[in-house]
Amino acid sequence: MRRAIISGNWKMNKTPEETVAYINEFKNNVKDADAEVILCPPAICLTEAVKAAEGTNVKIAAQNMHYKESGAFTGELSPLMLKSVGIEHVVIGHSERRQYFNETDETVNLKLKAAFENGIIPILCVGETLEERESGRTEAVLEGQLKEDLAGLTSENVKTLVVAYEPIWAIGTGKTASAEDANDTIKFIRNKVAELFDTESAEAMRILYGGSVKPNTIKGQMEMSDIDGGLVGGASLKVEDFSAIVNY
Ligand SMILES: O=C[C@H](O)COP(=O)(O)O
Repeated sequence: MRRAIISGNWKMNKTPEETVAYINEFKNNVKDADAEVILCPPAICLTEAVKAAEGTNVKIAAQNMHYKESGAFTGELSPLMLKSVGIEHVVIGHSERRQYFNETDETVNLKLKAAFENGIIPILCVGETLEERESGRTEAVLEGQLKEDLAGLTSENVKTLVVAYEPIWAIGTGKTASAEDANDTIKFIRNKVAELFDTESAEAMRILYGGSVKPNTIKGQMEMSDIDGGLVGGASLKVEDFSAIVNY
């Protein structure tokens, strides 16, 4: 039985002060949640966030990291740096990073390997654009991403990996894939990973849905057989909304 994960990705929102105020209220609302609860604040808030969440069931994740341990990479953070402040999860390959910051399947693959080498659990984002969907290429696009992103990982890696299926056309648009459609695509992802690795690992891997998840959509999504949780953007910015999602 896979344990659900509800993760909030704040993207480029909230200061360290706002982060601490949020966590101080949020931690009490979600203390009895069945799901694993993860918050992904901006990098500058991570240290304060880890401190504010200490001793609670709220885990703090980074939104990105570099694949090298150190070096001349201005503006970047390394896996070692994240580890040193108590980070256990990192989002890798979010579509906004692929679209605006030249993230490629090759760099995603290097980052996944670096995360596992450093004992950080990656949350790998995959998904298709509207144009790819409308031209019937969703499965081909996902298959290509999975093959390249997961190349060289081990079955043990895959068991702990978290994948977030985020159709790009559903991110921040208020359009969600229907729960049934998202579930079918997530099943496709699981089957593909079983082909690339093995069934046992694919069955253990958690696959989340992301794209305009709201308090009124989460229940239907979580009733699906293969949706193991949500990666929530906009609706994770308000304590009340995200608490309702976590406590679906
Ligand atoms: O990482 C989160 C996703 O991009 C979803 O964002 P959204 O819930 O605002 O659509």
